[in-house]
Amino acid sequence: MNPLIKIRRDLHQIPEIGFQEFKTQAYLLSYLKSLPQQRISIKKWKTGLLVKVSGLNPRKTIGYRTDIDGLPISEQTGLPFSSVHEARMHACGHDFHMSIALGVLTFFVENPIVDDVVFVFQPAEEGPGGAEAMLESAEMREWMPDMIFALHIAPEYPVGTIAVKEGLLFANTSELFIDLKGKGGHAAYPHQTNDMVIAACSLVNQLQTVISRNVDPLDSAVITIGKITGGTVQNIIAEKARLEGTIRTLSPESMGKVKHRIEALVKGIETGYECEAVIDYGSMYHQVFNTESITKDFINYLQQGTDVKVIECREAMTGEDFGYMLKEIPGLMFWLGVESPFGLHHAKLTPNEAAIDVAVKVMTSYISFKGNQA
Ligand SMILES: CC(=O)N[C@@H](CCC[C@H](N)C(=O)O)C(=O)O
Repeated sequence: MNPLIKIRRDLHQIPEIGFQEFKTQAYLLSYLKSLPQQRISIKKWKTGLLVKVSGLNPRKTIGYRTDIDGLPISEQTGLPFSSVHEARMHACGHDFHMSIALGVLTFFVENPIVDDVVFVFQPAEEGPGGAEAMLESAEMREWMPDMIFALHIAPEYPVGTIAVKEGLLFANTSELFIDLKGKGGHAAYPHQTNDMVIAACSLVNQLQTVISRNVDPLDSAVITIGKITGGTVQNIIAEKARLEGTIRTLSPESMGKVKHRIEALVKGIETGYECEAVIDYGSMYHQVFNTESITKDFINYLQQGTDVKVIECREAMTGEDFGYMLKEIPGLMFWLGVESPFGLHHAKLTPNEAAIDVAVKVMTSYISFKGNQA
């Protein structure tokens, strides 16, 4: 079996959520220890890693980042190498991202280029976010890349396709948690209570009016409530309810406006339903904004020097804390076609493993080009 596919399957079996990636870190370290060590230096950062592959005569440092965490999803693929961790799955392709990173890293250990290449194995991309703190860490500051690259699997594109664009690629995100507290009581005496299930249902519907009535139709935003909890049992009126969701916007300014409207609606719920409401925005990610000159150069390189199909795509409302790295370091992220019938964050996501070699070929070739360029 292709060793990178074996790595992907091993990692697929042990998904761990943000900052719990202990087995993943141990697996990565054990693979790295199996490589010739002359050019490798390794630093741990929380549950992540930074790995430098020293160049022959380094003048600059090229960065390559992969995320390493999984999601709290129960896998339903039926694959023989399904997750062995209950209610955990690599349903966003980070097992692919890591195998590709290890493939690229191994290539440069065996075929060093002039410049240094630093590999960033970053925890907690799905939440609460690892990129911003990792970027600020002394460990990363010491090996700060001059340019940085990353990819994300794209189930909707065929293998052999890369989709990318200059400028905005992924949205600004903010998590959204709203706790409602009213007065519970007997199911038969609603007039003596303030029912938080009713308040929560009303609020979920009102939140969608922020998108349809307050956001410029030519701009774009998303509010998704992915989870509602409330109440205790079928014949007790709920004293408490909690909404958990996420907000996506195409600019930081729109994020401010959307939040302002959410706060006004939540105040209205407090008055209308005589309850208390607390909003917590959880973690926020800065948009992924690809450096224009590097993206042009990358597209040009792919079109002239490789047989991959390059699509210039539109921006997406997905979020990625790699946006924080691109805010400080020039570089880009791109979509890698993996043609799965089920999409990202789905329990049946089954990306095509043939895409791993495509990505390794593209990234080793492009990084060699950049790292040998005068
Ligand atoms: C690529 C991808 O799917 N990223 C996640 C990032 C989640 C950020 C945060 N937990 C949130 O939900 O706002 C995404 O859901 O887009």
